[in-house]
Amino acid sequence: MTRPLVGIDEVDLPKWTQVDQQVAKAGLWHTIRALPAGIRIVVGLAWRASRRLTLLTAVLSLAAGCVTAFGVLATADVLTTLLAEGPTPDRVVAALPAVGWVVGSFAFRALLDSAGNAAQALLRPHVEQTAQQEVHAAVARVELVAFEDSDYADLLRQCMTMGVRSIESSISAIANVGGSLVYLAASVISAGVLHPILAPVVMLAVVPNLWASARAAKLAYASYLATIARSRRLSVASGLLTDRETAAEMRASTAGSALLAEYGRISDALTREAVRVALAQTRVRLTGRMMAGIGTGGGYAILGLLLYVGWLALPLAGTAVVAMRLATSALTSTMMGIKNLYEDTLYVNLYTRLLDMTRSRTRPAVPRQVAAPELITVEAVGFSYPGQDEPALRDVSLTIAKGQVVALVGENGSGKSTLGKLITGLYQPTSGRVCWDGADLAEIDEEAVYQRIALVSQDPARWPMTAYDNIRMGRIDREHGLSVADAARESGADQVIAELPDGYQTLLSRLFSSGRDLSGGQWQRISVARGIYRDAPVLVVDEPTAAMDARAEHEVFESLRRLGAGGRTTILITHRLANVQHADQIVVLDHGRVTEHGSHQELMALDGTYASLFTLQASAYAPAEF
Ligand SMILES: Nc1ncnc2c1ncn2[C@@H]1O[C@H](COP(=O)(O)OP(=O)(O)OP(=O)(O)O)[C@@H](O)[C@H]1O
Repeated sequence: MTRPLVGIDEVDLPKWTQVDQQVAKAGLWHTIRALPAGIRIVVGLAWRASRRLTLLTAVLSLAAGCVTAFGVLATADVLTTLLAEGPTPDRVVAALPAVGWVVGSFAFRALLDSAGNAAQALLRPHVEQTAQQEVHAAVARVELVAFEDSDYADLLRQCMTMGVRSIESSISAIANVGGSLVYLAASVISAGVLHPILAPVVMLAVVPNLWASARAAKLAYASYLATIARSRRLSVASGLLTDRETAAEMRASTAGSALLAEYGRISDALTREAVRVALAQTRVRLTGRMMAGIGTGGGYAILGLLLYVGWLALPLAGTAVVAMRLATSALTSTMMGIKNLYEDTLYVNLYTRLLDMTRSRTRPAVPRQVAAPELITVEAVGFSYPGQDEPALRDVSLTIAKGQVVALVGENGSGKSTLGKLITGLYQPTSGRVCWDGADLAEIDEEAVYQRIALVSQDPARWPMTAYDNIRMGRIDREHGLSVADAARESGADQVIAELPDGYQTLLSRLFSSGRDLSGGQWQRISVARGIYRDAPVLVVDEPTAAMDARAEHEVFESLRRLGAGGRTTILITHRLANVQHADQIVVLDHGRVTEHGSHQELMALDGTYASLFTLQASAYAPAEF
């Protein structure tokens, strides 16, 4: 087997699918028992979305069911009257009122159906909107580290597509099942009235179809679960072939045909799986149909037997046949409704699972607030990313006083960015604690901590908004104080903005026709301006100048120094060691551990990693000897 080019062929399925795999294997009875829970979720959502429309949909579908049921009973009445003994004209006349009821019920049913469909059509978008809003509201509060967990990220993706879509479509399924059950009750009763044994006999023709439909749905769901990893690879490969970010490199590296071949391999495998499932479903449905055919034959045989032994009068046999057919059709539509509902609830569960997982990963609100810290202490902190055996940080201890500039340096992957996120409460340590003025951040309201931090990250958010709003996003609710223009001037972003066609009002996104993009260094300047605009007492700047030209870098560090002088605590993460010489503390990290710690002079005197890296960088600027 060839090694995959994009992603990996994951053997382990995401953890969240494990419950579903059991569901996919469960029997028919388990399937039916699981339905009320799914219905409760969807009806609850519909109720929250619009009580009026939910009630209207329920009333209309039940009314449609009742009217159909009435039509069924009236039909049986017509037949009974027509097949009774006596002169034919008399029977026809006697049956006329019932015929009128039958016709009337059909017309009324059509009206109710249309009204019910309209109510559902109005309700569905509201339900979809409510489900999406609830998911977005929950996910917006989930702890940051959850996004580093591929299981969680995957469940989120699946929920936003399959989950929400199924919630919407299950509205119709529930309404249909509700109406069909009333119709079914009337049909079975009308058959049962003729002879009690006819009611269960009707089931013979339908249960095999229900079994087959549920089994086919489960086959599809099991296949969906089994191919999640591969489908993800397919969409990633498709993104690589079609995304703007990779377009230039793909052409320049002439890797397009290799990626295309990889896309073909993955989609071939998925197509093979889809064909396999389709064939298996066809086999199952065929078995169901055959058994249902045998069941129908059996039903008629029983009817014949009833006639033969004289338990059913011959004139009633015709009515019985029609009643059985009606009951069979009612059962079939109920079963189809249940099957659709079952199919939908399998995916609706993604929504509840995501909300449960999100809640379990959301810190409960705590009343304890915090002010701008005078002292930050990092006490024997360890941290591991979800699913990673190797810790990113081990036993890190630090003390940072207000207004200090602390530089975190070290090689790639040594843990600098991770430590920056722990100091600011964005991540919670796996062991040890981070305290602000003695208070453990884990016990402080996270919103209160976030209010006091600013993060200028190495890969800043590129908000698809105007340049003005890109800076204003630093503290969008600010009404007084530092202006956007001040922050832009302070960071040098004003020079970038001056060159934009509409200045501050230029839309910075190529996703919209009038928008335009910036270079990496220009985005970083906007990001620094945003950090300055935020005006927070604790500032983390993570490689803020990596993509900047020398002049821009110099200006940014100058402005950061001015900011630091204003009593701001600054955590500076950079590989440009020339910029950390004046830091109050320099912390050297290596494989997640602090290996050196002190001022520039102390570390140079130590003659360790820092001194050798500093000398190496300085020597690059020394005049070369030829
Ligand atoms: N989302 C993640 N999931 C798993 N491991 C991660 C994740 N992010 C970082 N790591 C790992 O954690 C360790 C520390 O990463 P971190 O980003 O903190 O390093 P860094 O010193 O900031 O690196 P750089 O200088 O390249 O920015 C690395 O071994 C990295 O591979």
